[in-house]
Amino acid sequence: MTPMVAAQSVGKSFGALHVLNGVSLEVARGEVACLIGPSGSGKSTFLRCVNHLERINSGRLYVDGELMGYRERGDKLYELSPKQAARQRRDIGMVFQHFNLFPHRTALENIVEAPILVAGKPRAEAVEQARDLLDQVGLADRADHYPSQLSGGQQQRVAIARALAMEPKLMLFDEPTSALDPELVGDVLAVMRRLAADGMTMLVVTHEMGFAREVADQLVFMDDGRVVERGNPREMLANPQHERTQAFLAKLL
Ligand SMILES: Nc1ncnc2c1ncn2[C@@H]1O[C@H](COP(=O)(O)OP(=O)(O)OP(=O)(O)O)[C@@H](O)[C@H]1O
Repeated sequence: MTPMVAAQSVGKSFGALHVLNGVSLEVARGEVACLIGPSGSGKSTFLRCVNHLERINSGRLYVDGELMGYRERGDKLYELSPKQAARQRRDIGMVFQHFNLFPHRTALENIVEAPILVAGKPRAEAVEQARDLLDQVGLADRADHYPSQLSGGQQQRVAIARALAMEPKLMLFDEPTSALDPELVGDVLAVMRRLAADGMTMLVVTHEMGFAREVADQLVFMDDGRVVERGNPREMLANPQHERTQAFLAKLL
């Protein structure tokens, strides 16, 4: 079956800085993959390439069998129009470290915005769906609260609900709990666990090794813009094969 994400020797530079040096990995449908690695190893950049927020310089990146951002003809690539690229991105939800909610809109209004304006959903339907999503993330009673009235963890759960409102086939999480007070991390991870159990395909950059061990189907260790090692999280954490993975995990655990 076509993998949900297939990266083939993906390269990305910012000027002279080579951030991704040939990243290859696959995430199967329904799989949860956790991406770990030292600061600056290119994890966030890779996620941003997956949904084409960044343009790759070499290699190929497919989501659900579609080349992201380009059309392939023979061995030549032609860039998609902004409208075509936006259409591809609609199927991919992204959750950032800093939740970036609209500050002057309530939780509910944050969630219904894209379904109404981007997907053209009737308002009543979007509101009903948003209430359902708020219920799923444990915030049914916070629909009319503004972001400033919510804790960081609650804001992040609204951000997850907002991404889910577009009915994505893939969810990308970029250190979703790193900006949270420790006591709020568990609630966000619980929502992510439930999503995983429901079969959502997820690519998660995280330092939460407990989550990676228990929830991930695949652990990917990146260093220096490359995938150094990937595999079953329990096996990899217990017995990392590569020296650089060993050194990284020794510092972390
Ligand atoms: N838009 C940009 N322009 C220039 N350099 C960038 C840009 N985005 C990222 N970089 C650089 O790319 C490198 C990799 O950054 P990236 O954020 O992908 O790493 P990371 O592994 O996610 O690190 P962290 O764990 O600290 O978030 C860093 O040196 C960063 O400064």
